[in-house]
Amino acid sequence: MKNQSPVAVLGGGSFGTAIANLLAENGHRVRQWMRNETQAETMRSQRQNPNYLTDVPILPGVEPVNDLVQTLDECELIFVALPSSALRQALQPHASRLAGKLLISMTKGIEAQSFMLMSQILEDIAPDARIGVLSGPNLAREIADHALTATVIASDDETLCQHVQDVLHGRTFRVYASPDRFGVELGGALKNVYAIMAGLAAALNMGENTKSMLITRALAEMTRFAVKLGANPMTFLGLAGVGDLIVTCSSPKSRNYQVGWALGEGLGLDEAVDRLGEVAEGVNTLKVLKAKAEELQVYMPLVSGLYAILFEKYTLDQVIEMLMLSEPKTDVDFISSTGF
Ligand SMILES: NC(=O)C1=CN([C@@H]2O[C@H](COP(=O)(O)OP(=O)(O)OC[C@H]3O[C@@H](n4cnc5c(N)ncnc54)[C@H](OP(=O)(O)O)[C@@H]3O)[C@@H](O)[C@H]2O)C=CC1
Ligand SMILES: O=C(CO)COP(=O)(O)O
Repeated sequence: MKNQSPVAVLGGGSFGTAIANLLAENGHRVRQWMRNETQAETMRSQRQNPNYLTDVPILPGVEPVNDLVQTLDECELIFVALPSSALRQALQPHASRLAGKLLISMTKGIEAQSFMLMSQILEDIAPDARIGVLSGPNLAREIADHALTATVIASDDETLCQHVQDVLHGRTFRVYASPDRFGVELGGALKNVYAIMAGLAAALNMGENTKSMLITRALAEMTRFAVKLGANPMTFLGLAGVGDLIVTCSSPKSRNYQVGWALGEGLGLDEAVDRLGEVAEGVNTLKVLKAKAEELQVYMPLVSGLYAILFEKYTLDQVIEMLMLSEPKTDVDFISSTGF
């Protein structure tokens, strides 16, 4: 099924670029909106993004644009790939143009003061829009390289889910549907924090047992937190939970993992983020998650440990000792405590 109107992708970064190309490959006309006029002009003339995924040819079906008002007016289906720090500020001024549109958040972050997820912000800005979340183990670099990939479109609006499946499904990209928008979105945001830890452990050559322990206990911690917020723990066993956790905690292509790796090499947090030069949502998520876990009294030792290293001047050795010598616990407690 082809869209009559073009499809919008908001964001000129790596993920926006990968998804815009994917849509164009499936035969859709795409308006990829970015704030930087020179970047859009370069992309139109040279068919390459000068700043992100620079070696990926931009397909003819993608039109890089700067005019957000025109883009929102022209397109019914709008994918949002802006950093979490920018989403509200970019879209709030255009709230009246979003009524009735299909808004699909692909942003994996949490708003600092409100603890709102990005689709909740979209809902706040545009209560009359139809909202979904696309999330899963989806490294932009690999999508652009046509690695076989799966993702989840989550919404209680079944027609929206089917529509997104129609436009994105292809030979290398498979889209599963879920009614659990909150759980899917929370999984995508939380895993970034643990990817920083995994990168740090990898840089220090801590070994495969450690990596496996970290990923599995991260899943326990994320799920415990999610259950406290009323989410369905089963969602965390799917692509947007354990799937995304595995890919970001295992791959040097993940920017959050790269921040952790740089910390392991001895860089400070600011230097690590500066060296990356792209969005690593896990740094902000760590701050808001630590505060929320304390408020809700959820036991999140990995989050507390990373926070202690990054913001409270604890050494890694001190944190490892606290984690390893803390009182013994029960495995899979996060599932058994919910009665499954
Ligand atoms: N990359 C990936 O593999 C994946 C990313 N995501 C999520 O997608 C979101 C975007 O990430 P990604 O594309 O990778 O990030 P990048 O760092 O690659 O790009 C960020 C983009 O956002 C733009 N931007 C920053 N601030 C603003 C603003 N105030 N208004 C408009 N545009 C702005 C940047 O523009 P400029 O260049 O002008 O600064 C740039 O085009 C993140 O939440 C991320 O977690 C989700 C799945 C996979
Ligand atoms: O969310 C991602 C993969 O699913 C991308 O992770 P990074 O932002 O760490 O690159």
